[in-house]
Amino acid sequence: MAASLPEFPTSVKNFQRYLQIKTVQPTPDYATCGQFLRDMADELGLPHQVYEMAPGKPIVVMTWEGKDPTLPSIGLNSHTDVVPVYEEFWSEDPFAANIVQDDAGEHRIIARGTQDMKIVGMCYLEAIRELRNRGVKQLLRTVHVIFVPDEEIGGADGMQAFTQHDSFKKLNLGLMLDEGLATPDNLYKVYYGEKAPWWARFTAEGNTGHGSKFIPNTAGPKLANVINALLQFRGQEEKRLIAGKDEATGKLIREGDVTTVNLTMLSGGKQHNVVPHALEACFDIRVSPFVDYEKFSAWLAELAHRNDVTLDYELKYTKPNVTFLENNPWWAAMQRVGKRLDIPHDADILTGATDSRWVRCLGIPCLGVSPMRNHPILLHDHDEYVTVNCYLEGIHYYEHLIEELANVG
Ligand SMILES: CSCC[C@H](NC(C)=O)C(=O)O
Ligand SMILES: [Zn+2]
Ligand SMILES: [Zn+2]
Repeated sequence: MAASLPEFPTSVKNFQRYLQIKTVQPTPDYATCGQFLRDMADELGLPHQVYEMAPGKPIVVMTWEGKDPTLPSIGLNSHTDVVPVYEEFWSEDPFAANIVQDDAGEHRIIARGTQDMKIVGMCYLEAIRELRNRGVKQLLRTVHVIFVPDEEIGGADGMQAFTQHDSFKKLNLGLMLDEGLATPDNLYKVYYGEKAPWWARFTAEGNTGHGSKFIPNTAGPKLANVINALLQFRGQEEKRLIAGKDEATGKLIREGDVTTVNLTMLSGGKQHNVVPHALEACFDIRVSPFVDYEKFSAWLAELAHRNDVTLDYELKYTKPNVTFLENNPWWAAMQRVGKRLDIPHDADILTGATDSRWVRCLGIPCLGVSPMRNHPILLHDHDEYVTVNCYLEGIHYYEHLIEELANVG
């Protein structure tokens, strides 16, 4: 028989309520979500604004005005949408937010979006509640809690559009916090930059004919050359990462220093015995932010040209996407909080792309952190969960972090 569960605090119940709203792509229930967030803002006594860059896709901004509202503000960003599920592979209903005790006695909240990234949005709000409950009426800087739609599908109707809007400029952000990742280690990872997603499509064309003949100049060998070259480059990058050191310079190599390449789609052809007119290969390439984009782009173009293959991009991000940490007062404030709470902080580059890219390219510093240590990385995976203790620690963390950041003079 399952052990009976204890009574959890209201903050946990609020998190469960948020998880139960099916903001799942491709048809997220943004109406219910927007109402839930407006109700939370009212409960917390935070004035709020709702913006729509596209009909039915609310951006909710809650504001805690600072003592000096002329100073650049602190943005606490999270996205409200979540990715689809393979329900048959889940041990619990992914939208019930059930709490289940594991073998170690930890209570797991199991739901889509627990890690990515409803935990973060709810921790921001519950931390502000704690701060106010403990009598903190105002911090030095204004704090904006920002909830955006559609991050999981690229953010065109969410953060990307919002950053072009006057109401975003008026937020006057000096720093934006955004998502990071869980870590299996006993630390928090802070992401100060991201790799650039380049989604490349190579199309080879050639002669057609009977599948039993030696037909010259066909699409297959041309595309094979391109695939082989890219997979060879992939192998070299993987080797550099495994070695952990640059052979020539001796410099340490970490995840953010290498470019990943994956062949993600292959298509073409009509029938087994018809040599195809065209074949297509799609690659998801994540370019290290420390690579010379122009040089790398030229190499890809030359590879295509040399093999008589056309190259086009579904996505090619080339804007700046790094927040440098040297002499960075925000990073210093985060490290102080890490020390105070005895939670080591490790800076890294994120392999995936988040909404931070739309903000960093405006010159606004962004740091990504999701307060989940000693947890497997389960974003976009089956049985995504966080433990109740992890969530409560997250609230405590932001209680300290928001205060520290918003009081940076
Ligand atoms: C470029 S839109 C897709 C965004 C997605 N972000 C994450 C964090 O997984 C990705 O990197 O594939
Ligand atoms: Zn996310
Ligand atoms: Zn995601």
